[in-house]
Amino acid sequence: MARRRTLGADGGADEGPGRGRRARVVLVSHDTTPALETRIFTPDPDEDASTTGRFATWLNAEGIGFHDGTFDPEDIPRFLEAYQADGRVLWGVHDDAQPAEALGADHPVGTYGTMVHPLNVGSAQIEVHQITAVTVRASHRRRGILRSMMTRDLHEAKDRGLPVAILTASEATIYGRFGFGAATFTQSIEVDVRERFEVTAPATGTTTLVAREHAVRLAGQVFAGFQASTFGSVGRQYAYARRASGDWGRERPVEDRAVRMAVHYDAEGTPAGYVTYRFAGWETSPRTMKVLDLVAGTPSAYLELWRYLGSLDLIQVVTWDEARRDDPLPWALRDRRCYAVKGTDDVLWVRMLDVPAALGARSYRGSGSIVLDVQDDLGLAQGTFALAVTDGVAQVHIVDDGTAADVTLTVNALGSLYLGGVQASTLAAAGGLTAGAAEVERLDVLFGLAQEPYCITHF
Ligand SMILES: CC(=O)SCCNC(=O)CCNC(=O)[C@H](O)C(C)(C)COP(=O)(O)OP(=O)(O)OC[C@H]1O[C@@H](n2cnc3c(N)ncnc32)[C@H](O)[C@@H]1OP(=O)(O)O
Repeated sequence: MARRRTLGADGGADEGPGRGRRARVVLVSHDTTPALETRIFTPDPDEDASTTGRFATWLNAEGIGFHDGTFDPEDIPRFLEAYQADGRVLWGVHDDAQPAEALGADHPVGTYGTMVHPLNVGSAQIEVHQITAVTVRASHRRRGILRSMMTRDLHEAKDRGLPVAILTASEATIYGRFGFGAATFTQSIEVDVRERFEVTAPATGTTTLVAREHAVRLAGQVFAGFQASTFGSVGRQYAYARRASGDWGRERPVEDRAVRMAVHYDAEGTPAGYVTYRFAGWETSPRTMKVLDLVAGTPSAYLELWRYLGSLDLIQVVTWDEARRDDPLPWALRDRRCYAVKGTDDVLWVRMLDVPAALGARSYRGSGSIVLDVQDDLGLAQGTFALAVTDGVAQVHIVDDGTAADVTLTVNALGSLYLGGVQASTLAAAGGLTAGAAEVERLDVLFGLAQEPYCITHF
């Protein structure tokens, strides 16, 4: 769940294609206080989609945490279909000892959800454990309900062989204590598209509006190319392409007719990027077009989509919340002062579960060896690990012979370092990593990327 309700960010009933456990799972435990019961389920193929079923009550309980209204009964089957496709595992903490007038014990007082999608770590895409939909009702907060669910879940995810857990955070203060580190970032931009806006690169291919009936398929197809080529990107959920294309609206899974989609076809006629956008309204000044989703599989597709946005008449500024921090756009403009950064956001938070598996899957730059001593209060990633990289390919083994480490770092620092979104030297300056200058420089080289990691999937 992200703090802002971007595409696919959830809270309520967002998003898509999952591959988590599909078996019927009903676990019951009494692990917080005697009055509380944790129930875990994966929606069945024939799950009850009525308002009194466990799925609807879970969904509405999650909505309470994010200040949503109760979901429309007609929408529940569509959300259920999306959650089934995602293979989501849904946790609810139930309190049977509430006053008679309180929302019934069927409505959990705490929610938690997980699913599995691929994370691009360079030469490979690894399946990672995603955590979402974390809520605890105001009446039950700060009694350890979140801590109980998360510590149990992280241990079980590690036991299932998932090397890394990821989430997007509503508040930056919550997840550090559970070993997560901020790992990828985006920036909000505002681009002045009046007369002085001009993309200087030579024009190529064609960019045009597409009909709604093709939009969901094209969004999925273009994103698949982006996912395969973008370090740090996470596979998207079922509902994402629907929301991106306007097939589903922001609040309800019904068509949003205000959303338009333009696709860029490259010189060979292949769809290489798309942008979806919505007009902010005539009363907004300056007149603003808001980009909802922009996915470009190639650098030229990216610039062509901006050339298209700059050609929209009657529009003065285009806004977008998901630009790269190392965005090439200002470097491609005749007047770079058309481009203004309005803010920076963290997107992915990464938590190591299995250090050898996670580090061993990632691509690196060059060659070199280093021994890491990882400090982890939850014990999941605690230990000393030798990383040996040859031409970008790593071998990692646990050190148990007393060999001294070159670097001591917190599990949070390793999570932040993992995708290369921050340099080791920056973490050393901030106190999360301790090493000699030569070792810090070696980490900077090995973990460095030509481009920043980039994730535009919220969950
Ligand atoms: C991945 C996602 O889904 S992000 C979305 C997170 N959810 C929200 O923002 C919805 C609104 N907030 C909530 O529902 C709740 O306040 C939650 C889920 C954030 C916390 O649930 P709780 O059951 O109250 O947390 P719990 O009692 O287990 O606290 C665990 C620790 O986190 C701390 N903590 C909990 N929430 C916060 C917070 N918002 N800010 C800072 N610290 C927090 C507690 O102080 C406690 O610290 P400690 O163990 O070091 O003493």
